Amino acid sequence: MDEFERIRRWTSGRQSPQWLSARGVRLGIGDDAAVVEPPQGADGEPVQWLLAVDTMVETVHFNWRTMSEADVGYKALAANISDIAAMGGQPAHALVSISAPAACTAERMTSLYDGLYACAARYGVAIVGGDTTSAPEHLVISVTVTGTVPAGRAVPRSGAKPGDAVFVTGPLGLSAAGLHYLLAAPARPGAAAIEADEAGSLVQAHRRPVPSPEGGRLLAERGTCHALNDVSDGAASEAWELAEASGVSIVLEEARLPLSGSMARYARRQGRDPLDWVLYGGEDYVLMGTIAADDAEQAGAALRARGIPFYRIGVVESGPSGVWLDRGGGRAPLAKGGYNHFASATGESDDDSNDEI
Ligand SMILES: Nc1ncnc2c1ncn2[C@@H]1O[C@H](COP(=O)(O)OP(=O)(O)O)[C@@H](O)[C@H]1O
Ligand SMILES: Cc1ncc(C[n+]2csc(CCOP(=O)(O)OP(=O)(O)O)c2C)c(N)n1
Ligand SMILES: [Mg+2]
Ligand SMILES: [Mg+2]
Ligand SMILES: [Mg+2]
Repeated sequence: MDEFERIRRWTSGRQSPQWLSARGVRLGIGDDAAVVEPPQGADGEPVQWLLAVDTMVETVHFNWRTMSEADVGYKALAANISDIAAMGGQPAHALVSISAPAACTAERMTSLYDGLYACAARYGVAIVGGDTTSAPEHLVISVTVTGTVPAGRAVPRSGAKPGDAVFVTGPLGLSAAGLHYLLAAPARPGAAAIEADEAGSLVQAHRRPVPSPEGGRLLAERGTCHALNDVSDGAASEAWELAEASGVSIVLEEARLPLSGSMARYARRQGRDPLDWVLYGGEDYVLMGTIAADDAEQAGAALRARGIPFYRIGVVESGPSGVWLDRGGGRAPLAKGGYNHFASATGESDDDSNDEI
């Protein structure tokens, strides 16, 4: 099956012309570029575009033991939707770039598209194009998303104010625990099958994250949510990003960090401190942000009313950019940590100011 037959097989008939048209798509998959109408806000309010891209690489973000093809498709789009959520926006369109080695047959990639379109349907995203190439060894999928936000309402990382409450919209560390389980477990045929035992919810969190664009929009609408980020690299890393972008100190209270019972039990059975996965695990795709303290309770109630968790986990203080962990008996600096693609690139200096030209 050649390149063009594959693209047709993966994409044709997945989203109806009416459904696409309702999302402003005038010309979708099949031409040199997609044609979409600039979005209109409710009551003609002006809106702005949000644009983001995220890539997943076989062996770095997944392998065929940790994820099925459909999981890879689902998660690649979900991670992008999470970035739109982290700006307070509504996801709209996606472009999908696939570089596939020969082992990824047309049939296996059809399953990947099943996952992609399942995520697209769940969050109302129109898939309007992409690119397909062969690859020597490993699968790479890169998804570009657009989203919209009422003009001037996007919530940046840089707006945290002293006195704000710090919150997250879901428990942390489940995905990392699920990944640990999957990497530790012996290879099983059909990695898509979700284990029936307690690890099932952890595995599910790893394979099928639940981004929260609705939560992001509810927070952005309030006008009191000053800074927002999504947790891809780990809670500590995201808290550091907020603190540095905003020029503030963030104090996280250990006792308030949301632990899931099954995650904590699994961690302890493995002889690990669940806090490590909570702070440094990553791929949680919940939102972390700061909000005016006097609106935190009401905002939490508004999110919970829509089935979205909301936990206050700390406070913003003035002072040097940094993150502290309060363990009850006083606070200690929290190491930056978390997932970093080039963290092990030793022997290199980021400071190239002395390089000769
Ligand atoms: N190769 C690149 N070229 C330009 N901008 C990039 C590149 N890689 C990352 N960025 C930008 O750097 C910022 C941080 O990226 P990243 O940490 O991957 O964000 P996130 O964790 O939200 O996906 C984002 O604004 C992203 O668009
Ligand atoms: C096989 C495998 N090993 C390790 C991981 C862990 N992991 C890979 S990437 C990542 C962080 C998130 O990915 P990134 O590309 O940094 O997303 P972004 O911050 O750009 O949203 C984590 C925790 C994994 N998911 N699968
Ligand atoms: Mg990124
Ligand atoms: Mg992000
Ligand atoms: Mg990252």
